[in-house]
Amino acid sequence: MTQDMNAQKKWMQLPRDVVVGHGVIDDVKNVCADLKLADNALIVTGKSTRKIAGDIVHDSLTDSGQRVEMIVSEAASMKEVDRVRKQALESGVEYLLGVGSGKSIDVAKLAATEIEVPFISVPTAASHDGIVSSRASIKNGNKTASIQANAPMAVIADTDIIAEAPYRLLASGCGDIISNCTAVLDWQLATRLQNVPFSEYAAALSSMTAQILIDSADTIKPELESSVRMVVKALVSSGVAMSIAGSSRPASGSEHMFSHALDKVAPVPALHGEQCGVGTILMMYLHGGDWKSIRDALQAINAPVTAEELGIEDKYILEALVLSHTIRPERYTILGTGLTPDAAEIVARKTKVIS
Ligand SMILES: NC(=O)C1=CN([C@@H]2O[C@H](COP(=O)(O)OP(=O)(O)OC[C@H]3O[C@@H](n4cnc5c(N)ncnc54)[C@H](OP(=O)(O)O)[C@@H]3O)[C@@H](O)[C@H]2O)C=CC1
Ligand SMILES: O=C(CO)COP(=O)(O)O
Ligand SMILES: [Zn+2]
Repeated sequence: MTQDMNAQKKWMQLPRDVVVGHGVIDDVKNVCADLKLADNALIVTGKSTRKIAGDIVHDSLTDSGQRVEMIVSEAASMKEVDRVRKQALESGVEYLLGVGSGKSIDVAKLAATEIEVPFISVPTAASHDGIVSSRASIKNGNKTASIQANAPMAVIADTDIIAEAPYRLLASGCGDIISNCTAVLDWQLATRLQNVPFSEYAAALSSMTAQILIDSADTIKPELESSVRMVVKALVSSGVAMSIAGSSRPASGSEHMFSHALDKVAPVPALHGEQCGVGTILMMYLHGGDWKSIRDALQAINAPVTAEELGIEDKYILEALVLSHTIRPERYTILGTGLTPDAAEIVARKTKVIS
């Protein structure tokens, strides 16, 4: 048996149809026709997003002659995944749609993977790259796990709907993209120190995507469909980078570990991408890189750059920093064996995350 890396099997799962633009919610039925998904759908949607998009997709598919059921899910939990899976099996559904925010998409994505049916992602906000990726973040008890699932067969992102979503969600999506900068540095470091598998293509795509967004930061504005289009395309690119890598390495490093740590310690965490953005400032400082330009880009976008703007007390930022390296011990990053409390305070103060 050869040890040649090129001889190893690589299986990349990517969405087949990605439709982005004004009013494309009306194309859901056309995408289903393209994918030969002709009947028996189950829509997973959220409490607010049902009115914004869930009902539209329901009525449009029903009008085209399909049987369609809808389930409103309020949490991305294993209990909800089980509830959706049970209803899908009882009704013998042919495919699932996640119509809404990150929570609804993750629940539908994992339930579809478990019952081995196709899944279509219809995001109402561009808040993170989970709208495209093959990962689902699901709570089990008080632990959240990032679980490998099937990538969506299609992503349908209506820029009109997403532009109407609270701007905070779009700015959060930008933080998730900008975090690719430190994720790739961490990946390169781990490759040098621990010879972990590395993909030049995935890393280049991920870094380039973040850089394009940083260079265009001052064009990202509320209620502009052109801004939404740019962010959605970047989230798609990040998702593709993860698919090429076969892991979240190109888009998740030490800054994500910091965000996951904040989710554990902060009484009221901020949005995923908001926390990752602040994490990128901190981790870029640790890498000895240009953390100021990361901060400037986030500020231009109007994304949080301080503990206060995240709505999280300084003490939880410091606690999360010290805890971050324990989040995913198998993933080597700049955090190494961890920060001491005094080192954590220095990095947080020098980067002005705390004052
Ligand atoms: N799979 C992955 O790789 C990743 C998954 N995640 C997970 O995703 C979740 C976070 O997702 P995120 O989208 O940031 O936040 P949420 O899913 O928590 O959604 C935030 C809120 O925004 C609302 N909303 C969404 N779209 C609109 C709109 N167009 N107009 C008005 N309100 C809207 C939602 O309504 P409603 O109540 O209807 O949903 C919800 O109340 C977490 O569970 C996190 O763990 C995070 C990163 C990566
Ligand atoms: O959020 C992600 C990438 O942006 C997914 O990363 P995780 O593997 O840390 O859940
Ligand atoms: Zn992320």
